[in-house]
Amino acid sequence: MSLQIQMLGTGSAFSKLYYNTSALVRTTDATILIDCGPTVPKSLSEIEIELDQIDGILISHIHADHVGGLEELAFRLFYQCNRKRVKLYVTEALAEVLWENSLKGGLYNPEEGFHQLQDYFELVYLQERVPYQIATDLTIEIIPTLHVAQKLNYSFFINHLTFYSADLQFNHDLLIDEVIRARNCHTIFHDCQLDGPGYVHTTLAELLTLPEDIQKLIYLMHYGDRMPAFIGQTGHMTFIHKHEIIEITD
Ligand SMILES: O=c1ccn([C@@H]2O[C@@H]3COP(=O)(O)O[C@H]3[C@H]2O)c(=O)[nH]1
Ligand SMILES: [Zn+2]
Ligand SMILES: [Zn+2]
Repeated sequence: MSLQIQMLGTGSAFSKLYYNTSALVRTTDATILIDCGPTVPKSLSEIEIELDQIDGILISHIHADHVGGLEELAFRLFYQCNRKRVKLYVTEALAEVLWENSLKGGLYNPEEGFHQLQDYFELVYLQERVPYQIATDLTIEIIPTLHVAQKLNYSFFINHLTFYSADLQFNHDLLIDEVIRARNCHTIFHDCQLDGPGYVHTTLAELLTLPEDIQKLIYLMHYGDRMPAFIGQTGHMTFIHKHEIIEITD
């Protein structure tokens, strides 16, 4: 199986330079969006991807830099793309908070018959820790991870061997025991806060405590605008950049 992961943005929530962290997973017969912050529609336009080319969406959590572009996407699919309802791959619990605590404010319109998330998206419920083949060459498994206490948050295994982190507090055991030892992943896309205490994110300093052979697998994303000052200081890890494409062959 082979696929491409193309970054639509690689910046932190407050980045003014690198767009919100988001990616397109592209296989022979599917184009899946991971997260949809406010900069995603512009980034898609820059690489000439139309919204109706997207077959499905995965959402990690409901912070605005990960879902703030969904309202535009929903309205444009409805009003400009023949009412296309794109598939939204979510847990039932995340679908509930995504609507009630985020999208309902803009999308609720009873006059037009829009009462719920299903009026805009085709909901495909996934269970945590169950791999789902969602296209010919694409299997997705979502796992719960810790970002902000008591806030739903999911990271993703893509075709079993690629780990794509949500915003994530550093979790040494997850990376060593599960991502590497148990699953033998060959590629890791990881949230990275460059300086200061991480609080709800993984810091570069924490990632630098990982063994070299694991660092070599890591692409750093969700970084701040001071990124250029850290070039050469990321050990064996690599900054990934907007619109960069990583070819994954399993
Ligand atoms: O408990 C909290 C909640 C939020 N924040 C900040 O707000 C940002 C929201 O988007 P983000 O999750 O990409 O990054 C978060 C942090 O920068 C924080 O420091 N502590
Ligand atoms: Zn974020
Ligand atoms: Zn977040």
